[in-house]
Amino acid sequence: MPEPIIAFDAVTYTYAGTDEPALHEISFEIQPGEYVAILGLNGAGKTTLGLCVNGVIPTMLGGELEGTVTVGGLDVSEYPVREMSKLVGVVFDNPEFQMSQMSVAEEVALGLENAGVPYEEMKRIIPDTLELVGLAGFEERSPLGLSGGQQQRLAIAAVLAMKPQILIMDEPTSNLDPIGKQEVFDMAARLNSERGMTVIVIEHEVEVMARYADRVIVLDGGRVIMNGTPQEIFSRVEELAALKLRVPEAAELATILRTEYGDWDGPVPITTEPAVAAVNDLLGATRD
Ligand SMILES: Nc1ncnc2c1ncn2[C@@H]1O[C@H](COP(=O)(O)OP(=O)(O)OP(=O)(O)O)[C@@H](O)[C@H]1O
Repeated sequence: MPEPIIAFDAVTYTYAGTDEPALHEISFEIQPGEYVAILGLNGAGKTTLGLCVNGVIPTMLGGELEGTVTVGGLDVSEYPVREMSKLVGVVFDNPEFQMSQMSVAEEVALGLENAGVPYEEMKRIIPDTLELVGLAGFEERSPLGLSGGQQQRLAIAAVLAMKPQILIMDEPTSNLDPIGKQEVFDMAARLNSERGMTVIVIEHEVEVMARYADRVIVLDGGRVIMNGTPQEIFSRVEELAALKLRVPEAAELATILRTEYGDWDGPVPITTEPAVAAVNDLLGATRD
């Protein structure tokens, strides 16, 4: 087993000016190259957890952090966020572009300039990064003229230009139409499978997570209450429903069919293809 790229060890965090911790006794590890989905209701602590990984907590936000968060072997409380941003890129739901008169290339250049990357190197990194997110040739365009999905991919390019090993996406598609959502998730899956990037997605789109994630971590009230493969987690349909969390429709359908028609061999389907196969089996059994 390689060294984990992210390790939370008994982390309890309380925001400055509040009494109740937003995270309680959180421990888990993420291996390099894993694609991890974080699920939970509003206020469960998902964003707070993400901010611990890039060191904004505690370095910028203060508050009280107990336990340790180790990222790439570094204790996040001991390094400035600027340093951590070389390791961890974070993208939020609503990309905000710095200045309306800037071009796509200038948006990507901004972080590189701040990091003191030489101009000659920037000229190479910018087109490479735009290529990576499917925006090759968009250098001179205005970000404001792009579709929602393209804007979000540009925001991702801006963090990828720093060559982080970890990409955190906090509800990256909540403002996108279905095509934009698909573009962003396809791209994240490619970065993960082809480049071996560690991807953490905070997301309510359970169908997508059932398809792409290696692991699902469920937060409730600031605690990790489930941590397993999508198959393990999304099979727990009743428990997730009791927590008011969505489950993939395939798993929901399978649960209803099981109640109506009794059990079948094999695991609960969590994506469409195995659900269709299970329904076919049932229909076959009914016809016989
Ligand atoms: N800057 C802050 N100061 C004080 N409390 C905060 C701050 N940010 C979040 N909290 C509190 O911490 C808890 C966890 O919030 P967090 O935003 O991490 O949850 P979340 O799961 O990301 O929710 P959402 O899905 O709504 O984004 C909530 O009780 C929230 O009110």
